[in-house]
Amino acid sequence: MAKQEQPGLLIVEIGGVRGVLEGHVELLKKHFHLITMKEFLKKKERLSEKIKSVLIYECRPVIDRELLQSLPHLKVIANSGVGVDHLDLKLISSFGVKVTNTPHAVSDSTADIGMALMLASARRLVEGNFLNSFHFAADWLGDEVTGATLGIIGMGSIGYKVAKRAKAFEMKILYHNRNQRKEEEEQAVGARYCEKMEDLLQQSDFVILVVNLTPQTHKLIGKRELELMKPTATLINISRGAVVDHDALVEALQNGIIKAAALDVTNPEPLPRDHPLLKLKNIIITPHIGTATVQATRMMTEEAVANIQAVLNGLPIPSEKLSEPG
Ligand SMILES: O=C(O)C(=O)CO
Repeated sequence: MAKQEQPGLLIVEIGGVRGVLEGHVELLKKHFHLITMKEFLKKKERLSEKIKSVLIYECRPVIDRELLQSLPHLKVIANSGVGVDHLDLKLISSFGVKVTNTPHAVSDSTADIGMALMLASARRLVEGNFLNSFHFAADWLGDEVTGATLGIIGMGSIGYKVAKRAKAFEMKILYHNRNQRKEEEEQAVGARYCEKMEDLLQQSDFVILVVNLTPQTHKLIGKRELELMKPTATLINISRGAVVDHDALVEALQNGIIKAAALDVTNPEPLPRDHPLLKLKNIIITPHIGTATVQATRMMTEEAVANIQAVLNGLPIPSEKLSEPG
């Protein structure tokens, strides 16, 4: 197929294609004529007819009515990443446009970050980094992850991968899902279902958040929930910052309501420099790097391409995100 005839793919990414990882541009160019947001805005009249798909590349842009109205032939918005909380699914579907994401590509790398945060926090790795001298164990006591109880809130594909890793650490695994009990996963990793999230919070040494951000999970963890946790427990968040009430978390960490927190996500990202969370010692905050591996980013691009091609060719879509009814 001549390049000019390839469907136009609008790349929405901070920095245009320069921000897309090296090697991925070539992969995308094999299938699509790439158009950056900057180019699009300059030659909107001419380009808008050509664009059939949009690829959102590791950023949180607003896809609004105006953009949707300017793309009459748009068929699909492919999100590279699993969370689509930055997209208005109802608005997009009202334009007859499909939304896809990449749940398979991200699950291992994000589960790894969850385990890394748990281990780093439990064994005080960040505090100890570069303190390359002999210290008495008594000054550096941490907690063992092995044998501890892990509470997973959100047993989706990432939550399950966390559970598999936790099993290898001989952890006791509890989980809570709002809608669905996962009996197969329970058996595979020996996890126990807590119908009430409160029970999980009260019993866990580590609580890890792996839910999607929705109106129901916004500030799911607030003052009350933190107060239910053990004073020796650690909260780990690899989902979205807004799932945790940050004011309540500051208070809980300052007053020994919980022992520590380890966050890969905050609200907003980044936090303002003077945010009280950044001043605490019993917290680790990483810059939303759940999917930042060579392998995951490559797979995200491949999964997004497969999704777009399925939509354009009228085939079953590997990972479609439907808007909730109502
Ligand atoms: O996959 C996602 O939703 C992410 O958070 C990517 O970092």
